[in-house]
Amino acid sequence: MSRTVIHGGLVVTASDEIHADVLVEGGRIAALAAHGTEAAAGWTADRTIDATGKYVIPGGVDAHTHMEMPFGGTYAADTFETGTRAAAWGGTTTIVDFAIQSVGRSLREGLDAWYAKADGNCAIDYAFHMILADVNESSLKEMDLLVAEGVTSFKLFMAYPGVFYSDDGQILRAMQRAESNGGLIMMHAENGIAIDVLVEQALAAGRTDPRYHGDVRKVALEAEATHRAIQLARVAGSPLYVVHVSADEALAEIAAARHRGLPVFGETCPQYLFLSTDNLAEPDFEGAKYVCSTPLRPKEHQDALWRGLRNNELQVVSTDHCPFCFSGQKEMGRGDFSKIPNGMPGVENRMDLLHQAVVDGHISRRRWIEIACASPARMFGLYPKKGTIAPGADADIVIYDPAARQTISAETHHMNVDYSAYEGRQLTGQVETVLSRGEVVIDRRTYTGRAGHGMYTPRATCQYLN
Ligand SMILES: NC(=O)NCCC(=O)O
Ligand SMILES: [Zn+2]
Ligand SMILES: [Zn+2]
Repeated sequence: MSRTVIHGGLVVTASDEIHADVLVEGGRIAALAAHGTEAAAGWTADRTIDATGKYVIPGGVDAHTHMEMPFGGTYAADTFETGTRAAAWGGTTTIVDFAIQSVGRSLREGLDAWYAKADGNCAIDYAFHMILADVNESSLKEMDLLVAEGVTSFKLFMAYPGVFYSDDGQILRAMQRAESNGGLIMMHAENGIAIDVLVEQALAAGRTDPRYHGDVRKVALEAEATHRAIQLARVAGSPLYVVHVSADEALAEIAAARHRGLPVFGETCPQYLFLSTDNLAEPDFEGAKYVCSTPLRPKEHQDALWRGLRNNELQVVSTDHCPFCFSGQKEMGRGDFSKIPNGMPGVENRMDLLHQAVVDGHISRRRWIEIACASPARMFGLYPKKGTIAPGADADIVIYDPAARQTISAETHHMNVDYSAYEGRQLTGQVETVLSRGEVVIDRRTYTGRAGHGMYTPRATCQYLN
């Protein structure tokens, strides 16, 4: 069994910061020992990685990605191969992607299609949530089988009528099923029926630019849907995880529910923390690059989201990585913002942007690791295999240089998309080396991984509930 020692670094987890050496045996972490101790001095290794002056952190867990997702009349531009390689470059070593049920088809068929897309192509480990697009008696029964198989979370949509939308009755039934089988309902909380009315009215009035995407998807309609989802979950007695929270009023609904002791959780994404409606309003159709749902909000919302992350009203930062090229894909919506495919790239940038948030004083170092690694792993039943550095955990480890300087650019990123939402942004901190189950996949900023190294990882149920 090969042995690697990572020495001299500061090991940062969600709970601790310790100057320790880390022994990796095979694909697992075997031991930690304080620098210079007899224990560490006695370790022999095939490979030694010098982490002096660096952080040694768990690999990131991105619990919300859409590789090669069919959406908006096209496909998300990153395949499992390109997207997971880009994730590795950015210090993420596990993704949880969304398998999709087609209307009229079974969950089984959708899930098998996603297993096939990912199999043999991933650079890092991966798991699946299931999108329920057709809640009926048979798909409800199938939910139990999926939970038993390790697909323990289900996304429902209150948005996108005619595509993924579920009505309140379907939502309630799915929540009741989750209450009995231990699954976690993830909710896209926007009132899609009302939004569609506003879209039609905006287009009829000649308001066709990308910025109107943000205009029609009103804060009140995110907050209303969030409130409704919480009440339905309360009636069903099920836990609820609200995805891509962007608005202060929606966050307030989650905070109020948690204050009442309800098992309600929230996720936000870097785009809501670092970008705003100013980006959506960029001229010459450039705003299309920032079209996603829920939409970007006015800057004022960012303060509330940071506060929510600090005080645990929000538990997770995922990317909702769903990239569409500007050329040929986003351009499908010139003259009609409703035809711009919804989604943004970001799987490569999340760990760095959140480290910048540490530098800027929004969150602590340990909270960085908690919201980006430990908490998503716990939320989706992957902890402590993923999300921490501890004996027995998978050796998914990032050597992070907190002093390196970088400028984000599409010229240098590894995502298969022709623009960066963060073009020109200067950051302090950069991923240096990445291990995935003990194998070095990024070696001092050279890719050494391979498609097919990444393994499918079945999941337990949400670990915040037991
Ligand atoms: N978020 C987004 O705009 N696209 C991906 C699908 C979703 O998460 O709703
Ligand atoms: Zn969504
Ligand atoms: Zn999404």
